[in-house]
Amino acid sequence: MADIIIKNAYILTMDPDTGDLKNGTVVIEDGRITEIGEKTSESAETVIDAKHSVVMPGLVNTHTHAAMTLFRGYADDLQLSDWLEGHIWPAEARLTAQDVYKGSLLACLEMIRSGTTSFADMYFHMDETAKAVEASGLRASLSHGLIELWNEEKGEADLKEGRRFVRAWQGAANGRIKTMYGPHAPNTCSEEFLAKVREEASRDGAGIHIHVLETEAELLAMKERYGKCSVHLLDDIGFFGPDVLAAHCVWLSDGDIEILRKRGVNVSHNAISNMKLASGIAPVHKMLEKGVNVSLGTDGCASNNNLDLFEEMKTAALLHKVNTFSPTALPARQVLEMGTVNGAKALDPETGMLKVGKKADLIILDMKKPHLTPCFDVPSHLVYSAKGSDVRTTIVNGKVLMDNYRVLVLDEQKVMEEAQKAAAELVSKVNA
Ligand SMILES: C[C@H]1O[C@@H](n2cnc3c(N)ncnc32)[C@H](O)[C@@H]1O
Ligand SMILES: [Zn+2]
Repeated sequence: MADIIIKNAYILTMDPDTGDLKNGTVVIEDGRITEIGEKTSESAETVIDAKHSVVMPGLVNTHTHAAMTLFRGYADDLQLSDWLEGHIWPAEARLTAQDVYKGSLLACLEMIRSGTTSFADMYFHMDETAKAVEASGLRASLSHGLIELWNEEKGEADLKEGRRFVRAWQGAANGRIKTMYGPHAPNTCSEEFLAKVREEASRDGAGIHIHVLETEAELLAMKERYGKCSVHLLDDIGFFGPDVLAAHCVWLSDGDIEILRKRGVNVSHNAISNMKLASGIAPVHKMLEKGVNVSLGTDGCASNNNLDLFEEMKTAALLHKVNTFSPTALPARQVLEMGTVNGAKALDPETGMLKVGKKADLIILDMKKPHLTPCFDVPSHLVYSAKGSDVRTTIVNGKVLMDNYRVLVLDEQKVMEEAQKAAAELVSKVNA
């Protein structure tokens, strides 16, 4: 007997071998997809009738700072350096472990509600984010943020904590948690420190999550300090590989794109954050054309200000159309690939596609809504018309986290109240 059967659904598999099924059935057993087809002879404990619904792989958020939900709307409309150094970092200096737990739990709740099934995070007090992931049932690749700032002592302490975290949580929560090293950026960590992090990550078999060329200020600072940009510096110290996740990558030259392609680096594109902080426009169409693996991230809630990847998909599509003056750039299916398959390639290739043998991370969207009527083309609706709030069911690793808009794994009211209280206390401490 199977665990879950989803029937009568439009199945957007994202599997190029099979294509979509207009009216099909998905069978889930022991956390994996065991059957996809028109019908099944199996029976299951849970049978979900997905009439008027779309089943698709859960969305993958490849760059966020989950606990920053506490700073949602806290310091808007500021220059990035002023925003980060003048507002966010002073507030983060007051963050307690409990705050991070409450903020991360709120993020998990928001992700479950908006159809994100896994995410990559770089932050502090990461044991707490890991506990929130464990409790919420989501999948995540987590890293402790290392901000050395040319201070050897701080670098040592950060690296020690990063290493402890990597080893403590690798493979935890039934394999739903992976760990990475999280050096913040090439303009906040020294060359020697970055090289040391690379070495540690290779030794531990852990990936690396880093911000790269988010701003022109970073590009100029790197040229001044090293006579070359971040991508060339990182390449020269042997930093890059397919286990590296590089967030933003806005200020790239064509040569940089070639390096990222050659090294198999995974890029996380954060369209909304880059637009809100006016960081610039990442050359996503060029990267995709050249074969770089580009996925989508929201960044933290202080620069977005939510975790809805459906918004991110639409924004990315629109941004690159207007940027290239070409409405054919980033068509809907390609954007869906970025939100699912490409993100999965960066975090866990056994997810991101509805295919027999893959882990069962999937979502069901309710298509019987005014803004989704009529429906000529499902991918078009998912990118241009749907919202995270159209997700009615979220399943991760074969477990139902939200069933028909009801979140089963968290006490929603309590999560919101606790986060609200923690945020208010934090801001009053910062202002005192
Ligand atoms: C892990 C660290 O990264 C910071 N952080 C959050 N958003 C951004 C961004 N867009 N660019 C650089 N750093 C950021 C967090 O505030 C934390 O200090
Ligand atoms: Zn970030």
